Formats: sequence, C-alpha cells, structure tokens
Amino acid sequence: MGKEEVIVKETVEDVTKELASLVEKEANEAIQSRGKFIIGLSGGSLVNFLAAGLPTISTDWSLWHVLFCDERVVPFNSDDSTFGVYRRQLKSNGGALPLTESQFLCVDPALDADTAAADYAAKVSALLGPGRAPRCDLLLLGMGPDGHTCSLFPGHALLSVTDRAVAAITDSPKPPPARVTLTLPAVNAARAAVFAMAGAGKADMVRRVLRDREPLPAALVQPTDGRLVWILDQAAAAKL
Ligand SMILES: O=C(O)[C@H](O)[C@@H](O)[C@H](O)[C@H](O)COP(=O)(O)O
Repeated sequence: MGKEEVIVKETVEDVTKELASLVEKEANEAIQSRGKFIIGLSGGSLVNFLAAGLPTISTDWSLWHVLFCDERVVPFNSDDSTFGVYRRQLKSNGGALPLTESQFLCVDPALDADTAAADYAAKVSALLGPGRAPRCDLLLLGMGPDGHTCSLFPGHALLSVTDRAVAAITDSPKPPPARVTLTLPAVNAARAAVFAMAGAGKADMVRRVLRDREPLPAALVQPTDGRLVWILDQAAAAKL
C-alpha cells in the first residue's frame, strides 16, 4: 500500500486552496515526467471546490486529459450529468475552468449502460493503455453518506470486480440507476487519489472510514503504489 495522509484545514475555503495546490503539484510533476496529466474527476461538492480552486493554479492546461471516476448515463443536458455540470462551469464566467470540452473523456449517454461502459473502457485504454489497472495520475473522489465512492456502493457486487477497469451499473441505489464507473483495481492503480470534503454532514462517515476502518467502499481506496490524501475541514474531521 502507498502512503496515506489526512490533512485537516480550518475552513472550506482552506480545503479548496489545499486541493488546488495539490492538483497543481501533481499536474506539473506529471507533465514534467510524462508530458501530460491525466486526472479523473467525480461529481458532487468536488465540482465547487474545483471551480473555485483550479483557476488559481499555474499549469499547461493544454496537456491535461480529464476522465470521470464515474458518470451517470443520462444526457449531458440533464442536471444529473457530471460532465454536464463541469461543462456549465467551463462556460460560466467566461470559463471558470480553463479547459476545453475536447479534453474530456466522456461516457456516451446515447448508449445503454453496458455498451457505454465498453465504449468508455476503450477510450480509457486508448489514453492509458490496456488492462484492468490503468494508471491515472490523480483521481479526485467524493464520498456519499453511505460510504460510496465512484459508483461503488456498499455491499454491491461491483466491489468484487477485479478483471476490468470500467464497469456498468444499472441498479445504483442512489438515482439515477444507470452509471459507468472505474472499478477498484483501476482506482487503486492511480498514482494519487484524493478525497476532499467539508461540513459536519461528513463527520460520521469520515470517522467510520478513517478511524474505525470499516470496509466501506471509500475505505477500499488504497492505491497500491501511490499517494492517498484526505483533505477535510474541521467540521468533517470533528469525530476523528
Ligand atoms: O454520483 C454520485 O453518487 C455522487 O456524485 C457521488 O459520487 C458524490 O461524489 C458523493 O455522493 C459525495 O457528494 P457530495 O460531495 O456532494 O457530498
């Protein structure tokens, strides 16, 4: 297992800054060593952290490739589409995120979930190489109130998938039901994985994962040869 760090900052603004500086460092190291930066994004409150933090960083944006740790199989103009949410950020305020749509590797919402997963898996291998454990430079993850991360839910059969990097789910307990997600082998192959979160609403689950070490999906994120970083505000860390 790689190295785990838990960073506790005072406020949500400090979480945003810490996350932005970590992304900047990882991006610039990846670009320096490998000529490109491959980052996996999630939805939820992470989008707000990134919309506030990314414009402050200094990097060669043209060398970024963005994929999704998971995505809902819904049209891009649906409020449930994670790409849709980021796309609105690209367009707002003259571009809150300094990236272009063509830099995103998207799950095709015109396909059914299984076909969309196969199509997304092909796009991921074209970028990262074949296999069940492609190596992203950085994955930014969220954690739901049940301890899920990506579309890996507690007790779900997808947690035992080890033979592929990408899988479909059509019975997600959290709507919408049809999604495409990276699997645990792909998540744990990352060079770095980061959970960033804030607020008292996260405190119980943060305790269950980080202190009690319950085998919830978020706790199964343990990059085998990479960094794991949790960035919390004081409210989210209150029960550690
Ligand atoms: O598709 C989903 O189920 C959500 O996008 C999910 O993955 C999200 O990251 C967590 O539920 C945390 O959400 P918050 O960051 O908004 O608390």
